[in-house]
Amino acid sequence: MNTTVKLKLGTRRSPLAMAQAEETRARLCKAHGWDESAVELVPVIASGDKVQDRPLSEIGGKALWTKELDQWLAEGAIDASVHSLKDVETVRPEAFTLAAILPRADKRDRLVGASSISQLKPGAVVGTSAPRRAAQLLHQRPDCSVVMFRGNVATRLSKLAAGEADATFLAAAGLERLGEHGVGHALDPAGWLPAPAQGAIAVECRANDAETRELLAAIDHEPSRAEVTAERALLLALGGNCHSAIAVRCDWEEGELAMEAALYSPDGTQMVQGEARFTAEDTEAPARLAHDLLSRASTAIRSHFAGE
Ligand SMILES: NCc1[nH]cc(CCC(=O)O)c1CC(=O)O
Repeated sequence: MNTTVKLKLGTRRSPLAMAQAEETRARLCKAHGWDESAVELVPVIASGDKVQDRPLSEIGGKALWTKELDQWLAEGAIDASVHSLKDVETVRPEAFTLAAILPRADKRDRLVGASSISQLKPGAVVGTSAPRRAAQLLHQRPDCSVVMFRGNVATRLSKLAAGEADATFLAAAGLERLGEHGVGHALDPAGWLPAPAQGAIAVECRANDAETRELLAAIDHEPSRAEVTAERALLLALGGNCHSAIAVRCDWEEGELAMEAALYSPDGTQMVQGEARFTAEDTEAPARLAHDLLSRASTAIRSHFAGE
């Protein structure tokens, strides 16, 4: 048996993060013909997991998911970190590189507690802590109200079961990876676009670690990388903050990228949307769409973005 550790892979400890790290390990071992023991999973408790009672936007934003893993990676205690790319800040330390984007899972949100947004009962209370989901809900259903739901997938489902809300949203990708196949109803992207990079797993390593970069390149999936690169370029050009409600979906269609995006005021009363088709080489296209959206957005929307 091969017992030499070839790669130390850092991950958050939540069940979803561990499932994503296991998937990464399986893909690496398959690509390189390794025994499972060649990849060591190193679970780290992230700041974002310690505080559960306040929205992420109030306690420091997305950096709280990566802070500890970033330290371990910078110090060489791990060779690479596995992240849900939607939780990773758009601008990363220059010393790191996103060396692999795994084949992307279902990008959609699922609604749990009702079969569709229109089927929510009048005045329904919906649990979420995501500004995007809150704004999208209030846009379509101003009669509903939002209560804060944080914590991992199981925590949110148990809050729902305990009656703290009538319904909640969860990413289809997360539910699938946890084996929760029958939970909730997928929301049609025609009326409900997901978060930038939703459903994508990214593996990051030190930019100067050529050996690890090469090992990770073997599990990189080009269409998924093209999609999330475009979605994150849109996010960067918009200059959103933790309170910005940004929804975007980019689909790789035979070498072309089809992008749809929408921006909302936090209370959902206002929305601006647009779409674009471009090739992956046209790296400026997402910024053009961002500027088009901002030019058409109301002041209430624009005040939450810096990308003018
Ligand atoms: N913000 C938490 C988070 N980060 C990634 C996922 C799910 C997996 C993914 O979207 O890649 C989730 C849970 C959720 O939004 O329901």
